[in-house]
Amino acid sequence: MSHAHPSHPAPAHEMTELNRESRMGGLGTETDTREIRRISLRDLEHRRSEITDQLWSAATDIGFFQVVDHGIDAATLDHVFAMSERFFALPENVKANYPLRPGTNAGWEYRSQVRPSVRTPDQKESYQVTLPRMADLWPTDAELEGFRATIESFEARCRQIAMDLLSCFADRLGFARDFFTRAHDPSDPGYQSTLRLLHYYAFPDDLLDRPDIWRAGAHTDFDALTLLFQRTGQGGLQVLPGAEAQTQAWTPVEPSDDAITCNIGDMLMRWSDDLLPSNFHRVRPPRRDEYRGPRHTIAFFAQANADVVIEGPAGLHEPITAAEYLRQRIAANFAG
Ligand SMILES: O=C(O)CCC(=O)C(=O)O
Ligand SMILES: [Fe+2]
Repeated sequence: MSHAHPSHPAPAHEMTELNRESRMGGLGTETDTREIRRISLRDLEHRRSEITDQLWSAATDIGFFQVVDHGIDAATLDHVFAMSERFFALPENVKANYPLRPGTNAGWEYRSQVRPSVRTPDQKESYQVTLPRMADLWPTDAELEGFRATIESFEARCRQIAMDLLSCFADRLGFARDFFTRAHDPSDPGYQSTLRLLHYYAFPDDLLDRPDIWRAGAHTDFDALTLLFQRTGQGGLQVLPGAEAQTQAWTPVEPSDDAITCNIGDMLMRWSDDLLPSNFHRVRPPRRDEYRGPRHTIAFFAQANADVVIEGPAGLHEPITAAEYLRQRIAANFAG
């Protein structure tokens, strides 16, 4: 697998991250000893310092946490997930009109994401929305009434929550409170945050018990911060803190309709001089005796605008633009 364009060899830090991923195949065990904390965002403006303490503690501890009382109501989430299901239920020849353009994080793909950790395609299809790159990629209202409006408004809600969380991290890192908000300005043509609808296929008998087949192979996210919406009963996400990678003891993240599961990505890890760790996670296949129907999730990836230079307060890592950083990571993750 090529890691980067041949004329631009990946710099040393990048190779380290890719090497880290390519060592993470395997099975491991499940453990309940780590706690995925649930943090209420209710009344953030008045409880900012208390919430910031809780976020910082959970983020520096295992890099994964859940937020509740985030302000998106159940009816909205039901509607967005219903739209997502309807999109994936469109005929294949319709979805094929809106293909993922390589390297863009925009459009529809199926079974094309090959993680360096497992080297087989994730058993899923996805539709990615990166606002400035969506020309010709929205299904028409005749094909799917209201889809674009629903998804655009949900993207904005997700972005707001992500920016609220990042503003708390900015306080702790010594950046201005609106530092990350400015770095993810959607009115800039270089905006590259992505909303991703995910459909993991119903799991067929013949793929059960195969150690090389995953719904999503082990990886760290390459963004700054990820918000993940899951549905009650559609589990499978497992987390492994990097500092404990040797144990291969993975913690399951219990899905629930009301919580947003959040994790730190590699971009924020760099930006925080490694204070905030990105962590491995993966989506395991169902077991023979478990629910094996389709699994739907939605992820929002906060990824700083293309021209933004990622540079931590202590300058631990070489400065790199967000565009270059993402280019390298995407090149290593998609087949073809
Ligand atoms: O769908 C999930 O539960 C996790 C998805 C994920 O980790 C990703 O798309 O980066
Ligand atoms: Fe992920």
